[in-house]
Amino acid sequence: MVGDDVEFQIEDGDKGYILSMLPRKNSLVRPPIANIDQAIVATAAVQPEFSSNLLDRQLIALEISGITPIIYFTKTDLLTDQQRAHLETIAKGYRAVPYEVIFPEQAFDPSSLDQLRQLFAGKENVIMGQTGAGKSTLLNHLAPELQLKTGEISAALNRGKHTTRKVALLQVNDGLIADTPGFSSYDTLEIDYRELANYFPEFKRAAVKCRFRGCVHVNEPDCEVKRQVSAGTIMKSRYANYLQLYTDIRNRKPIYKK
Ligand SMILES: Nc1nc2c(ncn2[C@@H]2O[C@H](COP(=O)(O)OP(=O)(O)OP(=O)(O)O)[C@@H](O)[C@H]2O)c(=O)[nH]1
Ligand SMILES: [Zn+2]
Repeated sequence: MVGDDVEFQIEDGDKGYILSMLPRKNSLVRPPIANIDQAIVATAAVQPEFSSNLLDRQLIALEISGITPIIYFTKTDLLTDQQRAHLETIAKGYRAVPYEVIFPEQAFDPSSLDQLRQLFAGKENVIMGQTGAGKSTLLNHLAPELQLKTGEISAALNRGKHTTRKVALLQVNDGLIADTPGFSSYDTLEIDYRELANYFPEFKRAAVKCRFRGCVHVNEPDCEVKRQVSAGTIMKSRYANYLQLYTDIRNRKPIYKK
């Protein structure tokens, strides 16, 4: 995988043999990459339309792998005032989780780009997100020398055209960053439904006050997570996405091994 560390014996110039692969710290399936510290989740505000479900699924996949997410909203320049106010409330909710959220006043304004540069210096980073979210465009603004190819959004489908076809690790300032192909759907998570809440940091924090140990925050009485959803300190959309994923994972057909 891109990002793997190996023992390599040089024979001739840059040619040689891979002798062994060193153990992986972590890896992701989508995008396929290993040994990552941090992920920039490129999240389109519009075109394609913002999906809290897709964002939460990506965040859970990162939490499972122990990778720190940074949520970066793209295309904020295309928002109406009303849409902007709505998404800024959402951004505030994610900051309370807490996640690092960058919501540019103007697309690619210097302060948002600087904030991102500072966050990823000295680390191995990946940029991930839906096709057409603007991953390559953002990287081109961070490091214009990259000159990555970007694609128009298809007007009929209102989504990108998979301009980036493979994962590539690039040197940007003091950090490494992988540009990755976008996706149009996201797989089911390979975890037990009873563990799901552990990958919602704000649920995990609240859970110590639930009456029952092992509370999954669905039907139990005296559940602190449900209390905080009612009080508005946990986002309703996160809880709704949790319930949907919980049901999906729970109802998934078990794989019988012979
Ligand atoms: N208005 C506006 N357009 C943007 C912004 N970011 C990207 N775009 C446009 O969105 C389209 C898709 O951008 P890309 O950078 O190719 O998207 P990608 O996420 O790399 O796409 P894939 O390679 O298919 O995964 C291009 O036409 C960009 O010019 C933005 O912040 N504002
Ligand atoms: Zn609970």
